[in-house]
Amino acid sequence: MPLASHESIQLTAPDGASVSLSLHGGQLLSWKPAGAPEQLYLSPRSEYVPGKVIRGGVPVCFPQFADRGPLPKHGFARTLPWEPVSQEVGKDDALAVLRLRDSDTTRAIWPHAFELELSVRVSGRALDVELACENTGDATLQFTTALHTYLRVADLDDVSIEGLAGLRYFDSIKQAEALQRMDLLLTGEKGVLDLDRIYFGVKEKPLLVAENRRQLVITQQGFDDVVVWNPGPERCAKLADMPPEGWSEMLCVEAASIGRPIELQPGESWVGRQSMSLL
Ligand SMILES: O=P(O)(O)OC[C@H]1O[C@@H](O)[C@H](O)[C@@H](O)[C@@H]1O
Repeated sequence: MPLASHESIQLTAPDGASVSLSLHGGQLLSWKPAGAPEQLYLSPRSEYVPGKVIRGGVPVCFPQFADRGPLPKHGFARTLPWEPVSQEVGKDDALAVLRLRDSDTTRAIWPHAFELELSVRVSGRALDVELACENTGDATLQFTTALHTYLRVADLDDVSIEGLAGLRYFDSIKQAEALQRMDLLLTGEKGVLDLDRIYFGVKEKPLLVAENRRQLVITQQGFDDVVVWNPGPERCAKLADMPPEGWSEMLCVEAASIGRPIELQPGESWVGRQSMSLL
């Protein structure tokens, strides 16, 4: 079921670049750079139901990444309603800000006061997604987090990621650490792919995601790690909100802080940003 207009925000910059954001989950659902097609994958089987996850776009994982802790998988931010804070179209760009504060629901499972802000800025062939967290309580808080970006690809077989070579990663499928020796090529026998890796200490190193002539540069600030995830056909078949072939049309490249949780003292803030630019 598509979102009603009061539950989503559509923003178009003067140059035609546009985004669509859902208040459910504070989730970016669409990014069309100026003169270019959709860059994000959004599953046609996504459900837009309170308490459920929307499969695609840029879910916000907070305050826990995946099931690495006692909270619901990927935390609660992606299944709660966010408030719109502002929307503006400037001379060269368009910007929207959404907010999520602690509530009875969040405090019942995570006893902390916080304010999260998601700011999305679109202009030309560039997109900035910024997540800020302020500790508004009187005790120290700690969290892990990710901007779980689902990139749309035409055929995963043609995709490569440059910039990860030489980094240590945790393979969440094999539950083992390994070293990425070369650029990551997603070319391979269809049907054998099942990729779920946390690359540690990527920091601000740019990544290049290439698919034939399409080249997307991804950079991040504030986030230490990068997660690369694709469910492959077998896991995809078990995901009720994905079509069976959906795995071959998406690749998640997530800006994350997992290895070293972020700790905030009362009154302190943290900001993380993922920026994408279509060359
Ligand atoms: O199905 P979910 O809860 O949206 O999670 C999707 C995937 O998200 C990735 O970030 C994790 O590394 C995977 O382990 C996980 O399966």
